[in-house]
Amino acid sequence: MSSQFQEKPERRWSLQDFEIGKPLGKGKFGRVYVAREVKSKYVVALKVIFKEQIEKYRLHHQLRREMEIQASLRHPNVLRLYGWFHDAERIFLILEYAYGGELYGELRKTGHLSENQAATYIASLTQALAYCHEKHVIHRDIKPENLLLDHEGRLKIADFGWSVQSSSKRHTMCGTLDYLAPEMVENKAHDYAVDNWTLGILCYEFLYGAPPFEAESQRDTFKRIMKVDLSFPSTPHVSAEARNLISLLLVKDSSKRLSLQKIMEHPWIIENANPTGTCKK
Ligand SMILES: Nc1ncnc2c1ncn2[C@@H]1O[C@H](COP(=O)(O)OP(=O)(O)OP(=O)(O)O)[C@@H](O)[C@H]1O
Repeated sequence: MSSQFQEKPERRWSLQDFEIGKPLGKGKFGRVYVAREVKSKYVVALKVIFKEQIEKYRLHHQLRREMEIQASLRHPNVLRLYGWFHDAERIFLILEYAYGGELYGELRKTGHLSENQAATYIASLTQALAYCHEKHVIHRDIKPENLLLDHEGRLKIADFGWSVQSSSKRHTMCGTLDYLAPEMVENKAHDYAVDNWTLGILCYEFLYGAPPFEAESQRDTFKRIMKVDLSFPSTPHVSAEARNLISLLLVKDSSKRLSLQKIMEHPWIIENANPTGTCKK
């Protein structure tokens, strides 16, 4: 039995190569199942997308882009896309299996994470984003639902639906409001620094259990983002170092946000993040 998925670029996969197991979840465009490649016995997640849905919403270009970007990335904190194949009705994505499921589930279960857990996830995300940025990929849709955990609790960025591969500034309005940087809310040109802002939002949400600019309406969230209306509740208790890192990331002027390298050098990360990236509760 091989411990690695047998990748052959010339290989054409088909449904016969896999034994399908239990469903893992349901997305907007299809379902995800745990599956095992027959020859190697390697366990993967098989994402099934109905062509009809993709055609209805004219998303084939976006899906193709998502698949090509994700397949080209190799990082321990980026979910691997090993390959894809299709039949008459469906497209199948062969994905790395994230046994631990969504980080979102973890957050909702416990309310908020410990400083060690939060710092470990932020460090993993920072390293994955540094790698993506080097490859000219801006994710733009990083939120807890798009973060999965493997069997050792290692964070994996999934879902490159809104990512963009470009070294130039971008103008599209996209993403979820709570995680959006001011320059994106305003629909201004934006660059890699949008992901640094999102790291600040996530760090806050990991530690306090809710994103910092949450409001009753989208309009109010919008206003709070634009004002950088940031406050730190007295409970749960969060260390001054963690609050300092959040304040250095949630900065309106994107050029003044802490760089990814400086995040890794921040005392809170140095003191709290597990260098192996694994996280057991
Ligand atoms: N590689 C994976 N390993 C383990 N579980 C997965 C994996 N991919 C997806 N899942 C689970 O299946 C669920 C559905 O995934 P899917 O990506 O289709 O949904 P989604 O995140 O809502 O995406 P979309 O918005 O593109 O429909 C996820 O919420 C997750 O719990």
